Amino acid sequence: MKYISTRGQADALNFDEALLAGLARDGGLYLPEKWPEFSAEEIRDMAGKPYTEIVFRVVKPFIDGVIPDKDLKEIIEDSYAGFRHTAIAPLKQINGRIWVMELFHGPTLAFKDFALQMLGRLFDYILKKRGERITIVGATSGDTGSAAIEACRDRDQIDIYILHPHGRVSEVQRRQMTTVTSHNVTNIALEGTFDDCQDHVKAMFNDQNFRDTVNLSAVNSINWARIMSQIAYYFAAGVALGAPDRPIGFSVPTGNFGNVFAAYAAGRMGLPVSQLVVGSNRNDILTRFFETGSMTMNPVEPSLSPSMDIQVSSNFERLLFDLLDRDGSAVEAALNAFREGGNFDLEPERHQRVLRLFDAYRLDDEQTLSMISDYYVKTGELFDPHSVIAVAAAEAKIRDDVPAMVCMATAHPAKFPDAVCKASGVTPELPEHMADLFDREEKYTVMDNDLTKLKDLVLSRRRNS
Ligand SMILES: Cc1ncc(COP(=O)(O)O)c(C=O)c1O
Ligand SMILES: N[C@@H](CCOP(=O)(O)O)C(=O)O
Repeated sequence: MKYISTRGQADALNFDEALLAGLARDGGLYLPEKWPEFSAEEIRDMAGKPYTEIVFRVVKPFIDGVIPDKDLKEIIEDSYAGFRHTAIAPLKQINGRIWVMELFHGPTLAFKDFALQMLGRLFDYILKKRGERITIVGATSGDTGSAAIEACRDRDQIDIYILHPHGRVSEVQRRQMTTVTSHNVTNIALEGTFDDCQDHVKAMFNDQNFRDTVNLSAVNSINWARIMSQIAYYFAAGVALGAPDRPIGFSVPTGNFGNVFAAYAAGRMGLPVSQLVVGSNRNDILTRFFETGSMTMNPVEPSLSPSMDIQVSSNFERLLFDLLDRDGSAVEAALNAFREGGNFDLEPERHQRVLRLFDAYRLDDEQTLSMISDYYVKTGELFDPHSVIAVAAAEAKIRDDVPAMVCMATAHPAKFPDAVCKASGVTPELPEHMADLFDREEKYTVMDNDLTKLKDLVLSRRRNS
């Protein structure tokens, strides 16, 4: 299996090379050159298997022998051993055709753990084999940061820098990152938005000299291995609800488009995915895109679902690559138009094509609070402000011919206690391993929104290490 760039100009890489490269050298994102496909029989045979076995079957074709099966199985078992629920990703029916898949039972209470627990171990395995070290600079709107730190802390081959937008993540999210004092972890609160953080990360990758000097790698979902690991839970949900003999829809609270892209990938691999609902908050660029075919940038506004306060969704590029018939120069032209003029339009025929699968829905803060409250009263389920957007979007948009829709519950309500308490009157408790989070000492650097200063910091730490 080779990985190719969405911009069409970078060399095709093997799995281990794509894992370490993160962003392609032409600024694009890696994708498998061909989607591996499972037959109906192979999908049927996943039903009833342990979660880790489903992960193994889903990721094996992507890894394509780079890691021997025995070692890969060990990596997978180890990655999910610390999850607090025996099912790892439990499914709950909340009404006739709607289910919720809880993706927040990992160590940092968000769906990011599914991919990052694997990613940390994959880095470790490949780096030891190659005798290399890497520097990771990651951007977070709240959840990737702690999951990446948890996965990479104390690893000898990795130095990790995490940028979060200063004052724009919840206090629990910030403390989950800034109370980790491992020698290889640096937290930076940037005076800017998540989009600024993500732009700086991409700019560091696009500075070939800097990238090579520090041996830069990525924990964000620009890294293909992140998406690969997330595809597994869509298969797990699908087969639990009757796939391949019954079509399935998914409703996904969306920011950087990585999670919903993993659902799309599952569809390309043979899972009968018949509808994908993209949920957004008031930062609704994606919802507006699906409604109109036009992607138009607005300023980012803080919301009650801060992890989705994003306007430039990096993984949208992967979908665009398929929509533009895998033409790298067309992708580049569209994205340049968007970055330079704040807008690009999809041709009507392609827009209609995308609407065969995708729908989108937005909730503002007031609706988010009222939905958390409604579901709590009606069902006893306490949703966080991101997950509730998926559930409300599913209820609003499920098509008549979709027999089962699974909403991705992406974070534990205790990560957002203020919003959840305001909506429901209940303050959700942090699990035991985080009970003293507010007593732990924090360590982070507040920094201007300045790429040069950031690069200097990374370079100076490297020289001092
Ligand atoms: C809790 C939560 N829900 C939803 C999202 C959006 O997911 P994605 O960026 O994969 O679209 C994020 C951030 O990624 C998140 O942290
Ligand atoms: N919502 C994310 C933003 C980064 O997304 P990623 O999936 O590309 O890592 C976060 O919580 O940090």
